[in-house]
Amino acid sequence: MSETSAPESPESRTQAAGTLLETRGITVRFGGNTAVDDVSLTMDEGRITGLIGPNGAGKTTMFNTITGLLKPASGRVFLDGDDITGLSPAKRARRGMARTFQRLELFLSLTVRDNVRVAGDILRSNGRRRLDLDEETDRILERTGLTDIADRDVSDIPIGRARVVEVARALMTSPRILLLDEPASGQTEGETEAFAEMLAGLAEEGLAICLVEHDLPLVMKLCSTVHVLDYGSLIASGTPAQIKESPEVIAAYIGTEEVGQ
Ligand SMILES: Nc1ncnc2c1ncn2[C@@H]1O[C@H](COP(=O)(O)OP(=O)(O)OP(=O)(O)O)[C@@H](O)[C@H]1O
Repeated sequence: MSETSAPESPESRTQAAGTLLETRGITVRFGGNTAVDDVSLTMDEGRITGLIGPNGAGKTTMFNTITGLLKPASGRVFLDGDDITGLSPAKRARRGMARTFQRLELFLSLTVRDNVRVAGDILRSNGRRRLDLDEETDRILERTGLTDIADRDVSDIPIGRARVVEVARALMTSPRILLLDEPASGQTEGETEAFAEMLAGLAEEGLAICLVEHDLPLVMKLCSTVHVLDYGSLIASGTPAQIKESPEVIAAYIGTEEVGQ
């Protein structure tokens, strides 16, 4: 991301204008364990929002609740102002929600291209029946820098690039919000740099991105807002600069030596 950015187009101004996703008072329990405790947070169009916290803080549980894989004990999820708490993951996907998984969920014996192409079915079932899937797949492969390995089996490529394949597959559904669960894990430094540039570009085009990531320098560089979970509770929300200074956040990360970087 460059320091001096070009003037915003009218489109990007309106796209960046507001809250797209909101959670209100989300609580999730597993038996007697409260994994997420009364968490309210927002994610904006055209912005990258970070969701961080030590291991077991509740980040993936929040993702699973937002995407509909888990039902909260209490609380609501809103997309574009609509209460979607009762909707299935498939219906949320049709409304523009896409995600990647911490443990890769790719078809290992299929090529990169076919892994991306399969997601086009969601688009087709979403009223875009005449979409040319081959053309759209090629466009997404190009956009995500995967064209050079498009014909290789996923089992045959490095994990860092397989993570990008997951993002490409999510983009194939033409999402409005993209939730990424530790997408940089396993990437080389060079891969993470290219990845960061791609995410910044996607946000500039209007996409809302939520980033769960243990690579804190990456989070601090990309995100306009960062939410911090600790033992299931939201302990801080703010700009990266505010988060780095927060005594609660520093205390939560003591021993990990990560947050000050
Ligand atoms: N399916 C489950 N059944 C029981 N407990 C669970 C389940 N999933 C998560 N938990 C517990 O909920 C808490 C939050 O876990 P979660 O995976 O959401 O944390 P996280 O912040 O994503 O952690 P990490 O950074 O290690 O991925 C933990 O105490 C975890 O053990």
